[in-house]
Amino acid sequence: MTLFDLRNLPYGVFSGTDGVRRIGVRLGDAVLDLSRAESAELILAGGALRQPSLNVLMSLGRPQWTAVRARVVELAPTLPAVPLTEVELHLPFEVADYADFYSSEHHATNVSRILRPDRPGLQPNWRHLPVGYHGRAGTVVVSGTPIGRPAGQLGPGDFGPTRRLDVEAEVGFVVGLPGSRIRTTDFAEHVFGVVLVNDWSARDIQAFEYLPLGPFLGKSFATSVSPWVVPLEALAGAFVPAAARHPAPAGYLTPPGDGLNLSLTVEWNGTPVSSPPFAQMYWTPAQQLAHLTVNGAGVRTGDLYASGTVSGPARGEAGSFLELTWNGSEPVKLDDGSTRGFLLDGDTVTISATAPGPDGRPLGLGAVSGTVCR
Ligand SMILES: O=C(O)/C=C/C(=O)CC(=O)CC(=O)O
Ligand SMILES: [Ca+2]
Ligand SMILES: [Mg+2]
Repeated sequence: MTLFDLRNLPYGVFSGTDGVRRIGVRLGDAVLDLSRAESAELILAGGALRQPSLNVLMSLGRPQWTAVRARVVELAPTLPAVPLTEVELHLPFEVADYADFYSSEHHATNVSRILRPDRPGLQPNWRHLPVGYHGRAGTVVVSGTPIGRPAGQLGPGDFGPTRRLDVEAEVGFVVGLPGSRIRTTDFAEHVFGVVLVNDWSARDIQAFEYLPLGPFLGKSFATSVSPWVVPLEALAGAFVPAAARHPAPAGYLTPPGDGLNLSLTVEWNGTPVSSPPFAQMYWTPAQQLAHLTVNGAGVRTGDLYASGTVSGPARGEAGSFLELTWNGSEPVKLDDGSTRGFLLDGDTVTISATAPGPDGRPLGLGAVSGTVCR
């Protein structure tokens, strides 16, 4: 059994030698072609599987997602399997809107200590609502896309390529069914599945620009996502009860919904440097979705919201290099003997994750990877 056996079956979009984008699911080290399966009338999904992205399938809603998945499980052993080595993987869904939260207490506390040493600690609103910002949907890219080093104002009179290029290891939630004022109890009706996210961040650009409106050019140049969208059903064994919170959250943020027990790994040029624990996030994905829509703003099919940087209490659990190297002051040593504070051109970062499967044995969320170029 592998991390990608029948318990998992994440959805993606691939192309082979003809260059045509097709929907498939990953099984082991191969992709099963659902587009061909629907053309052969083995699965009936109203044409949703014969699309170049997952959006139509995602718009159908939970009962259809369950029916399609059940049929895929049933057919999987008989479907044609294309080796992953023979396909190119694409952005699996068209990103509608993108929002990014800030829901790790350890990350928020660390960043505050580093960026605001005069008044360190959580902002007064932090335990009352899931703080977030709206990001740039058009610059969300699939894993493997090269990441150009952004330039910008690094300080007064100082323009140039960022000298503090960083990563943020996050978990992303992909909205299928549109809605507004979504209750925490309706999370699974609206969210189709989960991806891994790297919210690349230029810390010097960010530190100079962010007051008073928050992140802008320091984070809008690229956000990478993993190619496989893991359906919520596959993660049934990973949901864990959310811990009690003080003060008690506002009514629309209760019941809190579940946390998710995902174990992330961050590798820097192949050296594992950190293991961020997602189960320790303060705000749950259900609370984030309720907050995102509580003002009446709708979410659409293809909306992506990211958890915020996943950092645990230990240094080796940091989801950003800002924290891991404490703003570059405590460099980490890589396996090739070199040391790093922030990213150098040519560096590759890979974020991967596993979750307990329905039977307790781990299954994979795949990986999101990117290499920095000039
Ligand atoms: O505290 C700040 O000023 C900013 C922090 C971030 O960069 C966080 C951000 O993008 C949200 C997150 O990923 O947790
Ligand atoms: Ca972020
Ligand atoms: Mg970003």
